[in-house]
Order: sequence, then C-alpha cells, then structure tokens
Amino acid sequence: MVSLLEKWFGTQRTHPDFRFRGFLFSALLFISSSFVFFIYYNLVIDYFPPMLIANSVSLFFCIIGGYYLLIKKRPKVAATILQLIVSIDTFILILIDGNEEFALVFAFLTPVMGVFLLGYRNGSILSLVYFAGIFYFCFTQMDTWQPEIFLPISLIHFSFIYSLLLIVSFFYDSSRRKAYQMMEETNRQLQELATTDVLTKLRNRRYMEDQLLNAIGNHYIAMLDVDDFKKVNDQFGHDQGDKVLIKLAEVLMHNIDLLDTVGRWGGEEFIIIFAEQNLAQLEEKLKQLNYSVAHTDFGIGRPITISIGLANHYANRHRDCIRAMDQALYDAKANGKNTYSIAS
Ligand SMILES: Nc1nc2c(ncn2[C@@H]2O[C@H](COP(=O)(O)OP(=O)(O)OP(=O)(O)O)[C@@H](O)[C@H]2O)c(=O)[nH]1
Repeated sequence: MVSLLEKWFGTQRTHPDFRFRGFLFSALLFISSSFVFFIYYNLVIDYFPPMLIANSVSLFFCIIGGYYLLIKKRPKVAATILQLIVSIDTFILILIDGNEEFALVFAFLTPVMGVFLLGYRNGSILSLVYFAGIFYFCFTQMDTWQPEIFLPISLIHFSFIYSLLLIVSFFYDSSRRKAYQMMEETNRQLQELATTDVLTKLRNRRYMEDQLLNAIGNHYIAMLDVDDFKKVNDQFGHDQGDKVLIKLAEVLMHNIDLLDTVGRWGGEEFIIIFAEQNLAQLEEKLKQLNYSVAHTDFGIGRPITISIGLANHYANRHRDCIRAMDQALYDAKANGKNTYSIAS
C-alpha cells in the first residue's frame, strides 16, 4: 500500500513531503466523500438546490485538487485548492443557513488547516482575511438570525478562540519549519564535511568512489601522483609539503572542465573523473595537466611534476578498473615520471 502511495505521490516514504502529500490525499478523499453524501442528501432526502450546487462545485474542485496532487505532482497547488474549498464552503454554509452553530464551528478549521497547508505566512494572511469576512458578516447580521440571534458575547468568544487557534498554529508551524530548515542545513554541512578532503578542500575518496560506483555508463578516470614527493617533505618539511598539495589542488581545479570531477584519493594521489569520452581529446588534456603543474611556481624554488595513469571505468568492474589505472600510473612512473600512460 505504501509503495503504491509512493508511486502516486512521486516521492519516497522517507521524504518529509510524503506525509504532507498523504495528509492532502486523505483530506481530499474524506471531504470528497462528504460532498458526495451531501449531494445525495440535498438531492434525494431533503431537496435543497443552493447546497446541492455548492456541494457539486466543491466536489468538482476536490477532483481538480486530486488531479494536481496525483497527476501533476504539485502538492502546493492541491493544498491551496483544498484550503479554498474548506474556507469558501464554510463561509457559504454560514451565508446560506444563517445562525447555524456548526457552520461557525467549521470556521475554526481555517486557521489550523490554513497554516498547516499553506505555511505560517500565507496561512495566517488567509486566516485573517477569512476572519474579517466572518466578523463583518456576524457583526452586521447577528441580531436578525433565526431562530436565535447571535449575541455580541458569543462573537467575542468566537473571536478569542479563533485568534488563539491562529496564534498557536502560527508558532507551532513556524517553529516546526525552522527546526526542519536547521536540520536540513546541519545535514548538508555534515554531508559536505563527510565528502570533503580537509587539507585541499577537494572531494575526498569516499565521494569519488561513490560517484564511480553509481556512475551510469563508462568514464575515463585518471590517477595523478606527485613525483618524488617524499623528497619535497624531506627537504622542505611536512608543512611545506602540505602547501604544495593545496596549490596542486588549485592547479588541477583550474585545468579541468566544468563537468569533470577532481578529488584527493589519499596522500599525494589525486583522481579525476572525466566527462570527455574522446581519447584523443583526453590525451591533450593530460599533456596540458602535466605541463601546467610543471610550470606552476609552488614557492619552493624547484618544479613539481606529476605522473598520470588513465583508464576506462565501468561501475560493475570498479576494482579491475582501479587496478588498471594504478598500473597505468606505475607505467608513467617507470617511463621517467612527469608524463601520462593509458591503460591498455
Ligand atoms: N606533506 C604531506 N605529505 C604527505 C601527505 N600524505 C602523504 N605524504 C607523503 O608523501 C610521500 C609519498 O612518498 P612515496 O610514496 O615514497 O612516493 P614519492 O616520493 O612521491 O615517489 P614516487 O611516487 O615514486 O614519485 C611520503 O613521504 C608521505 O609521507 C600529506 O598529507 N602531506
């Protein structure tokens, strides 16, 4: 059943929107059923054309709401339609039936449902406008209502409870949304931290492996390794070595295309996932990478070079492809470094 709803709503059960859409769906279903019953009631049991028309129009709009929820997948539009149906319908009930206490009781739905469905800002505006309408109507006609007149004290009670419901709904919903926003932001930051390399601020190995394992189709990937980096550390110290890695990350970022992804694989090894599929073009890129790194001033008074191993990657043969890339890198090192090699 839940799987079916997931399909209808176009969202997964774990997504917070799923509950909202579920509520909309149940509310539309419940309200439509009541309208069907009252159409039957006003047609067969107690023929009353005004309510018959009002209920038929409302039912029509419920169907439109359902269409926006399930077919167009636009829950906000469906929510607005639902809210308008409830508000307008209770107002019509009051207009048509006069001093019917159940109509006024239904009016209490507006601040609660409005804030929940439309958000605390739009919902509050709608509730206030709605309150002004009801208040005006009660105030101007309450002394002529039949069979009982509506007393000013009752209007005060009504206004008090309506305001209270609006205030409680407003603060409840605004705090709920704020808490949710903060949670989303924290999750985003955690996700960012979990996928970012602390030193270079590039994507880390976890992120790159996820990308590779979830990639569709094949991509060229390259492993880049700093040549003789141990000597850099030994000669200039570990801190200076770190600075070289940070600078190298910048150089790599500047030399890849927008759709390529570069990350730090670990130590002095970096990996690039290329969007480019043409091998000849890729070779040009690799040459350019070797050239750019070798001609960058790393602030240590000597050049830094890299060796690159390129291989084709298929998600279903991940380990083999990484091994092939490592072998290509090894070949580039064996060929004298500061060059690239392509896995056969
Ligand atoms: N400064 C610094 N050094 C690191 C970091 N990670 C790994 N290293 C150093 O990188 C060096 C890698 O040395 P090797 O694996 O022997 O390779 P290499 O000296 O670059 O030699 P080739 O790969 O054959 O060119 C080691 O000295 C590591 O300590 C780091 O985050 N910062």
